[in-house]
Amino acid sequence: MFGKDNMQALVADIGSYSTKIGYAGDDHPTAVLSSTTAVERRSCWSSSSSSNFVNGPKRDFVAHCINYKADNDGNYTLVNPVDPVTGWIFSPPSRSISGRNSSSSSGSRADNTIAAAAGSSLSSNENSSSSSSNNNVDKLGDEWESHELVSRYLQHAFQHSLGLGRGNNNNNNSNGSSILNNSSYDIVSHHPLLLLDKPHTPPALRQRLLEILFESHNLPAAFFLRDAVASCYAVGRTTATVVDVGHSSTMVSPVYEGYVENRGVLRNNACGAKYVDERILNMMDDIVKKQGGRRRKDRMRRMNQRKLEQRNATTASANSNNNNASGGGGGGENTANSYDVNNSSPSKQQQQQQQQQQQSASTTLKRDAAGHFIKDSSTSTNSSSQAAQHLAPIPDYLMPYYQVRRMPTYTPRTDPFHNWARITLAREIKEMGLGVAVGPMGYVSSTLGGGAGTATTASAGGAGAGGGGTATEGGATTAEGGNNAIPSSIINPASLLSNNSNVFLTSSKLAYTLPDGTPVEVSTSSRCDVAELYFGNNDEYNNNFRDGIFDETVMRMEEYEKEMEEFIVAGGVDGGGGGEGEIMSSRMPSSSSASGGGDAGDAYSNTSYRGEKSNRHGTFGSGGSGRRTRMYYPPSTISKKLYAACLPYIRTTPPNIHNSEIMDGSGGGGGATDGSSGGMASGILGSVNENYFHYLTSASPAQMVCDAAFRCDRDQQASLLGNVVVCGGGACITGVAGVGAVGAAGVVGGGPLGVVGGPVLNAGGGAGGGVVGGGGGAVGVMAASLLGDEHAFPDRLREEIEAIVHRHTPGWRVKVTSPNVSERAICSWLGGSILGSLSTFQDMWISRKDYEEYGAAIVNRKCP
Ligand SMILES: Nc1ncnc2c1ncn2[C@@H]1O[C@H](COP(=O)(O)OP(=O)(O)OP(=O)(O)O)[C@@H](O)[C@H]1O
Repeated sequence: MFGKDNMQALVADIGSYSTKIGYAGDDHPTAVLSSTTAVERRSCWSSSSSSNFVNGPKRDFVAHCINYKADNDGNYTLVNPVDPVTGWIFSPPSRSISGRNSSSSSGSRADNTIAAAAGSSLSSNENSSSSSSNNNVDKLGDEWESHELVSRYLQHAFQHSLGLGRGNNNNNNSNGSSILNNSSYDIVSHHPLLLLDKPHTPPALRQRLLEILFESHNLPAAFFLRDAVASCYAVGRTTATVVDVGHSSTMVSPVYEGYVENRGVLRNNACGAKYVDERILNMMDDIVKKQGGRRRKDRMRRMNQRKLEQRNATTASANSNNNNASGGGGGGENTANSYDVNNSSPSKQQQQQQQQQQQSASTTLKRDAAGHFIKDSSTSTNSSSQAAQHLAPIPDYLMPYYQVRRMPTYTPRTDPFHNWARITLAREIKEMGLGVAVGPMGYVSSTLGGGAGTATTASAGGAGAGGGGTATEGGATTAEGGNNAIPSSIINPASLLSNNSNVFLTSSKLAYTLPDGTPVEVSTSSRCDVAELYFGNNDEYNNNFRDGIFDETVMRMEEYEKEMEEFIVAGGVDGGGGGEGEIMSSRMPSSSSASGGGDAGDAYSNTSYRGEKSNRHGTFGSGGSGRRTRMYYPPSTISKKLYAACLPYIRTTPPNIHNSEIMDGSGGGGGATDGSSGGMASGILGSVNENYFHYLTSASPAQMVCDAAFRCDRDQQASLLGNVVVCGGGACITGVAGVGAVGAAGVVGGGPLGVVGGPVLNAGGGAGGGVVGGGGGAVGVMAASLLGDEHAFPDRLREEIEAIVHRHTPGWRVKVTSPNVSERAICSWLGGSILGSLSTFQDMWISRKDYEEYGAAIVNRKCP
């Protein structure tokens, strides 16, 4: 069943959110690790260092999740091996162009500060440097260059998650040496590795990754598989348009007969699940704010009340003892009599107070018309201990800010832990299935934006564009306002007519309780607003949001490019005609020679990073004019050169400008989608235009699918649109059954579960029938809200794609498939698992012998 010599392959999928790893042939990865982890900051490093880590990673995960604020926690910084802008397993160079100084400052760095920390429980073994040297001066920034991070993640997974190599590794790490270089680390010789990578990963980067696998992990064989192809395999196809809704982006890749069509690959950084997290947080914040939260003075009053309660209870028990004593052996009745007889006024008062306190303590909070919390004794509970718990003060140090800072201003707490707590809460809400909902085409924004008759189309079967939502800042902002919040200026009479019958606006609100006990009620429309990030084709808010993120992404790419320009200038001066200059010229401007068209069609097929790596710790350019003697080749410089080598792959020739105006004339036609035809030297200084980053887009996923298919050949388009595969964790959000379901429930009048359970979209009968259509309707609405419909996402996507495609070619068949929710997030891993378990896999992989014979460039030939 397994490969050569019964070697069971390992399959690894490194994502920006999680790393999945396991054995080929299994139906689930053995381990799913968080890709974000914390590393200890090396404060003693000199400021001249160029490592990303020294200055704190600028493009880390949390900064992208929390309002783009830098996030660090004293000695620790969060890192991620996947660059969120490009999606590559790679970190672009640091903004500080000081690589040339690295070697001189390196000696002062203390190795004992390298220890990795926290996150995915990196062991002490992993804290070691990857260098084989046992002193602490030559590790430098190696450890936290992003590709080294990959190495560490893999090592951690091999060793701790898969349990490989245990018992054989007697490296106590006390001297900082690495197990990566320990030849007795026995996992490596037994398991080939199948690594999943993104369809737009440039060849230069793949070469570097392959080099890491063989050099650092001593693997017997390796294979790179595009994750889109793997997703196709997972659903039993070789041709499909794969929509991968990931954490940092949505990628659409057309796969035709097992090969990715590069020209159709699209990436939208705005449609990542992390932005859903943000939206959920915004929604919750707004709701809590609108509800008024619990004011600090309320809490103080409750605390005082509790103190009074305790004091009174103590006094009451003392009195009771006295009464018992005075009653002698008269029993309970006598006691009561004596109490009455004595009629002691303090005791009576006590009793009344006690009753009052009990009553007040057992009250629960309700909101008044203005949304503020009020006490309502009608819903009292009997348990005073429960009430006491309810009134317990909230620990300020643990809760996200909206749970602790209940001031009207709601000053956000920015410390990392709170940020993290907030993200975690949002993610829980999202992944629970009840937090975010995908509505059908009849979706109506909670703000009832001026979409053209969206509510009407809902009941009519979704013929129109979905989503009214010209929502103001955050569809959720005015989410709870319901009909009252609609500005009269944007009311569309058509939608207003059907408001009363639209499930999104009229269904019951779902009650949540935040960790501190604050009740929050979220309407269906607010929940759906959140998911409209993926679908809001025609509404201004979502379009603007996606455009904003697109601009930001382009801006970041330009920043990268600027860094590269500076580096090239600096490197040219520095390198002169010497060693570094030679290496640079072989990596960067030489790409223009691609016009010659090597047999692999790859500008970098003749440039292996093996040679470079072997030079890193050696002396080169030891003499001669213009040469510098360097004992160490700074990793940051390698990072920059690698990035420079990758740049052509993210560029394209604008269709309306002649090549020679931008390129140096060496570039091939305008395609340049694989980067092989782009000139580097002059291209890097070229002006930016909308086609500059050919795979980046701000379109919605449905539009991306159409664009991707239409970028391919005409005879491919039908099969690409007829086979759309949805995968990725972001696509796991569940939906509510739509208007049709509610209508049906209303009609059936009592059979709620069966009707509502299925994805009854556009089933008609929505208008009037459902929402409050008798008891059955009401139950139906409630059940619809509570039951997650796991096919809502692919169904909604199909509706959206059809709405676009049928505008031009009515009747064109669009089919969207997706694995079950339990397999959707690991879909690409599953495909890798299937391929890795085939007996033919051994003919595909790159063996160590191949690598040694042909160099790392072989990856671009053997792994298309
Ligand atoms: N059941 C679920 N419901 C909603 N969201 C989910 C669910 N399960 C996972 N997610 C979300 O999916 C995202 C992770 O998806 P996935 O594992 O595909 O990302 P990734 O592959 O690591 O990222 P990328 O593809 O961007 O590199 C996370 O934001 C997670 O919260």
